[in-house]
Amino acid sequence: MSAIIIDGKARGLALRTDVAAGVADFVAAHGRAPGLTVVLVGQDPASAVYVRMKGAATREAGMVSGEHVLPSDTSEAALLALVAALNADPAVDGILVQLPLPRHIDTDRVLAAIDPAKDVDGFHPVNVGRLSAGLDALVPCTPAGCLLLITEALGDIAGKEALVIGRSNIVGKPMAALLLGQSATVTIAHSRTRDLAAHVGGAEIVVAAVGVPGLVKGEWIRPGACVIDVGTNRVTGADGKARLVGDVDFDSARTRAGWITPVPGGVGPMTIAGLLANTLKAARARASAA
Ligand SMILES: Nc1nc2c(c(=O)[nH]1)N[C@@H](CN(C=O)c1ccc(C(=O)N[C@@H](CCC(=O)O)C(=O)O)cc1)CN2
Repeated sequence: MSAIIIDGKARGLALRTDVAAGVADFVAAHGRAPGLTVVLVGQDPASAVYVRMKGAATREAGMVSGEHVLPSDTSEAALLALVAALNADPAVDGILVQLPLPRHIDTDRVLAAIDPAKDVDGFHPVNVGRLSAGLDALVPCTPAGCLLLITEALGDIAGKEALVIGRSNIVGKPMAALLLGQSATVTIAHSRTRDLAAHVGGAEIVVAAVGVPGLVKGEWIRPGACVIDVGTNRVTGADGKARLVGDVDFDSARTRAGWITPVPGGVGPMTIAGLLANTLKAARARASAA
């Protein structure tokens, strides 16, 4: 079997086009564009790239992009003061604090300080709780994008065996909640899971989000499974060149899977498209609450 390669770049672009159309309607109705402000603390090179990509995509969708780049020794109090100012700014519909934050800052405290109505990352405890209770919520962008790719590939996933590898707050836990919301039978595997290969072998849907290059081997995969690779690991190849690889051994996995996402060009572009969709959703909700 040779898997269908899911084109996240094309799907992400289509979603961004839909968002841009929604933004144009929003501007016509409310006389202003939705605004997304991104906060970056420090100089992590990958984070700086993601923040630049988010700003460009925001502007391209017709929204107002704000950016605060703070030095790595910024105090937690200063960051909390900035978040409070953004919470109070009526032109800001979405606030995103780029992760990871420097170690001296308590990430949970900062995320909990964001107004849940502007929490376009979906990381605030209110949105986390609403998602796990099956209520309408701002949902974390990466797992929301994964769910779109999965349901577009498979259709109805009720009753399907789904395995999420990784239990992070950004991907693993919300991914499991979203799959459960679609009535899949969900297992979460993590670093203490025994016999990961056996769990992968039983799964019709595999979402790998652990940050271990090539962890999931092709021979583990159930023939025909839908394999979603969230890993974005920078490794140096035998040629000395750096490249991006996923958590799934793509070359062996594609010979057994029914569908598979590549890295790059799979889940990554869905993250940014999902962020724009969440910003429009937040703007609409705030406008109708005003
Ligand atoms: N506040 C947040 N911080 C982080 C999040 C997040 O959702 N919210 N996720 C990740 C990083 N991330 C967005 O911030 C992100 C990762 C990857 C991509 C992407 O498009 N990747 C491309 C490759 C790009 C490259 O060459 O580096 C791909 O996979 O095709 C976008 C966003 C951690 N932090």
